[in-house]
Parts: sequence; C-alpha cells; structure tokens
Amino acid sequence: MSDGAAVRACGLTKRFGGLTALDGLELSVERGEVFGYLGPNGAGKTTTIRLLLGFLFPSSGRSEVLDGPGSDPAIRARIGYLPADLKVPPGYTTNDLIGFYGRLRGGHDPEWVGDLLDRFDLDPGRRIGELSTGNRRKVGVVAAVAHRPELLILDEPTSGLDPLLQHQFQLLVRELAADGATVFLSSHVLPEVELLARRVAILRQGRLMTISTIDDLRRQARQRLDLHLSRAPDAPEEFRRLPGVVEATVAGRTLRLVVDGSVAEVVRAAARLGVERIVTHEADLDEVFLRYYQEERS
Ligand SMILES: Nc1ncnc2c1ncn2[C@@H]1O[C@H](COP(=O)(O)OP(=O)(O)OP(=O)(O)O)[C@@H](O)[C@H]1O
Repeated sequence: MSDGAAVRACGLTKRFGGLTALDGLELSVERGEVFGYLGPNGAGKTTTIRLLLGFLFPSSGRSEVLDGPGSDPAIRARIGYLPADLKVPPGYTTNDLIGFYGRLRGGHDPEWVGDLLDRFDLDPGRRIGELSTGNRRKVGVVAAVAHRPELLILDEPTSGLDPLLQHQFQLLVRELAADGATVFLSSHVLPEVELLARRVAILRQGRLMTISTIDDLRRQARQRLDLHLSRAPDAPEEFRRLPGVVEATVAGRTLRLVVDGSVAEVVRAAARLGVERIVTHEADLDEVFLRYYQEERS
C-alpha cells in the first residue's frame, strides 16, 4: 500500500456492534500537507484517528501512516498526537509528561521545549490534574509537538483555547508545516481548520461526503454583492430571473444580491443599469459546509 503518502486509508471500516462508525474510508494525505478532517459530533473522526494510530482494529480495510502501521512504536515515535481528551495521571506535572514522552521518543530538544512552554505560558512544575481545561489543552499541544514530529494528528485542537492562544497555536502549526511536517487536523467546526488547511475531507455518519480544497469550497459558496446604482432600480425581478441569482432586494439605490455560481450575468445586467460601485462580501463558506453536513445521502 505504501506510496509515500503520510496518511493512507483503503476501505477503512469500523463497526461497533450494529453501529458503523466508519464506512469504507478512502483517503490519502500527502507529506507536508495540512489537511482538515471535518464532521459533526459522532461522524467518526476520533474513530478514524484511533484506527490510524492502531489503538483500534478495523472491521475491514487498511490504513498506513508514514508508510507503516500506526501501531509500530518506531512509527509512533515520529508522530505527535493530541487526543480530544488528554488523560494523564492527576499527580503528573507538565515536566513529568513531557519527560515521559521524551523517553518514549528517544529524547527532546530542551531549548525547543522551553520555547514552547514560554509561548503557551505554562509552568512546567504544575500538576496537570490541577489545571483548567484550557491549560490542560495547552499541555497536550506542547507534549504533541515536543519532538518536532513528521506527522501531527490533532483532535479538536483549539477547543477550550482563548483567541490569543488559538492564534499562537496557528502560528505553531504553520511553523511546523513550513519545516515539512504533515498536519492532520480534526474538527467539527470549519473556522478551526480553514485558516490552516489547504484540503479538507468532510465526514458524516461515518461516510466521506467530499474531499475538496478550501478554494474549491469557496467557489461553491454563494456570493453576496451590493450594487450601488446611479438611480433606484425599478425592476429587481429582472435580476431574480438571471442564472444563479437566489435573492435580489432593493434598498434605496442599492441592489442586494445573493448569487450561486458565476456573477458574470449579474455584472452584465448591472452595467446596463448604470452601476457606480460593486461591493462584494466574503463568500459564505459556512453555508457550503453546512450543506454537506445536512445533505441526505441516497
Ligand atoms: N468504543 C466505542 N463503542 C461503541 N461505539 C463507539 C465507540 N467509539 C465510538 N463509538 C460511536 O461511533 C460513532 C463515531 O464516534 P467518534 O467518536 O468517532 O465521532 P467524532 O466524529 O470523533 O465525534 P466528536 O466530534 O463528538 O468527538 C459515534 O456514534 C460513537 O458513539
């Protein structure tokens, strides 16, 4: 199955009794890619990650990470994993945890670890059991990247982090990716991944709905335009009939449009009406994303 991909799944399936948590997943993540793995709660994201890392056996199908089985300790040592719920013995300090992982992974660069603790403002001597949810999350992030992994698998990484720390986290992911790491970023919300990932997979009820670049998702998104005209338009219906126009409303001399797909026809019609200014709004990516979440599969 090896083809140099960082993550590969072929027909990967997991059933828990009568429930199919993951159904025939086909996926390939290239080395050096930041890949978003999206789906609502219960879609099968954590199950996928646990299969990739060899914590679970598949019911059928196969997967590989870094050209081998995720259960191989030598491969695991090249992976950084942030679980959705970090479970640590309560007496452990941040130092203990990082030291523990360091021994498993054959050592850490102390300068890099010190830098990470500073960036995330962590006291290495504090017991993890006494930390707030956000601070535990930060410890998890630091422990996951302390060995500069080749592959970083992050499950809902920024839940519980405030905006400033989310920004720190994004900088860190970009830095690791710029150094060549592959990042597999699982989340149930689009904003967590859209700033970082180039491609995303969308999962729903254990099935892959689509794999797409963020740019392609944007192209599928509806666009909102305000046309400021030299006079009040008397016939918005004319616009409603144009291909792709979903909504057309008039406010004074402004015509507000929502367009699905190309705006070429709209711009031509606007030119005839004497448009003075066109204001475009950011494409509504969330709406496309929700469409995939809600779509019924035949
Ligand atoms: N060990 C298990 N035994 C039985 N069912 C399980 C087990 N683990 C997961 N499931 C079920 O499999 C489905 C997928 O769960 P999973 O945790 O992979 O979803 P998820 O996409 O990670 O969701 P979330 O965003 O809520 O973490 C759910 O219906 C869940 O209840």
